[in-house]
Amino acid sequence: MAFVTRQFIRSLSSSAALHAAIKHVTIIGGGLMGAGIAQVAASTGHSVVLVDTSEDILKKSAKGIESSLKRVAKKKFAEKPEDGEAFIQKILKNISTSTDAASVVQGTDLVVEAIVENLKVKQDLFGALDKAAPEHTIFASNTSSLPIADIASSTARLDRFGGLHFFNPVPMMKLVEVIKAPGTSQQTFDSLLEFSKALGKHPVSCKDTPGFIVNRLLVPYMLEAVRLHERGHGSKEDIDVAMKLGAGYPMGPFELLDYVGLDTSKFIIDGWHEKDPDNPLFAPSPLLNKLVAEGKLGKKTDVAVSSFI
Ligand SMILES: C[C@H](O)CC(=O)SCCNC(=O)CCNC(=O)[C@H](O)C(C)(C)COP(=O)(O)OP(=O)(O)OC[C@H]1O[C@@H](n2cnc3c(N)ncnc32)[C@H](O)[C@@H]1OP(=O)(O)O
Ligand SMILES: NC(=O)c1ccc[n+]([C@@H]2O[C@H](COP(=O)([O-])OP(=O)(O)OC[C@H]3O[C@@H](n4cnc5c(N)ncnc54)[C@H](O)[C@@H]3O)[C@@H](O)[C@H]2O)c1
Repeated sequence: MAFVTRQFIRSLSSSAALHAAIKHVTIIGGGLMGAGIAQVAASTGHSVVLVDTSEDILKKSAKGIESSLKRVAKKKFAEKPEDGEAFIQKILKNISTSTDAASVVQGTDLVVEAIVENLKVKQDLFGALDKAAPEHTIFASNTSSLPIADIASSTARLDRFGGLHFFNPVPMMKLVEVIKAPGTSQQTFDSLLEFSKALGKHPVSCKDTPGFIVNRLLVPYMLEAVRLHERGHGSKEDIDVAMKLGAGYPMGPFELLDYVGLDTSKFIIDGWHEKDPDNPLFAPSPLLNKLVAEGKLGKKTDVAVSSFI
């Protein structure tokens, strides 16, 4: 009994130590998702470095974080707006930026990657970071659709590699899918669960299967809405209204496609179609392809040229 208690206490203190270990986080990619993850990590007291390919992009990310924080502060300090600015500045102090991922990962506990949804680009990034990061550093990808095991295969730290799939907009969406690939150790998986909770999120455990839970259901639904419209069976506006008022969704499928980004949605469906060409749920959409080819990516490019809304 004493042995069991000692073991129990040891396991509690070791998981507390693991949780305490994730203090410094490097987020690679300062786009829609990376900026949101950086904001939430900084808001929960983590020290964050946000990395992207240029200073201009990082400036845009910082502006996006600040305006999102203003929205949070407006609500949080509705009674005392003068405290809102101090709240924002305190959080912004936890974030620094860099264009040199290899140098900043040298002092980090966790790398969260949120770059373009492309296997080769993600593998190249992690392959390079694996050489620069310390032994204890955990790597996680925010991929929407790629197998974590395939991304991790470019590194020699399969046991310290997992998935952390956040949802857009990150400051508002409570869910994080924590993905355990075949090589992910239990210790790494537990650390990622703990980290998600430390961000104030609700984690769910996922296997390394296409789209995990949410996207496996959501992406075919959004694409089916586009196909329904392509068949002439409903206007975009009516389909959006129908799903909002008839199914209680906060956004209709076209609005949501714009919100997620048409390029990201296309990457997801094309990748699945390539692997499973006979599955009608993964069939590419001519309309989506055309809009992406025209550079109309939805909200991230410009709401005024927003493709679906
Ligand atoms: C594809 C990927 O792999 C996976 C994915 O991410 S799939 C996409 C998942 N996301 C969704 O399904 C999102 C669905 N939409 C929603 O839940 C809601 O529409 C929403 C939370 C985005 C916005 O809420 P809603 O009430 O509809 O609209 P809105 O009036 O704009 O926002 C209400 C308040 O929420 C807060 N808010 C919304 N977005 C915010 C943000 N980015 N940052 C901070 N606060 C925000 C603000 O307080 C805002 O009030 P404000 O306008 O006065 O600042
Ligand atoms: N958009 C969504 O709703 C959503 C939700 C969950 C997960 N995801 C996933 O998150 C990832 C990012 O998606 P996003 O919507 O934020 O994309 P985004 O296009 O808004 O941002 C990607 C950012 O990564 C940067 N980048 C590209 N290559 C880089 C590199 N080698 N090093 C550093 N930075 C680099 C780009 O400059 C860009 O700023 C994708 O894997 C996507 O599938 C997206």
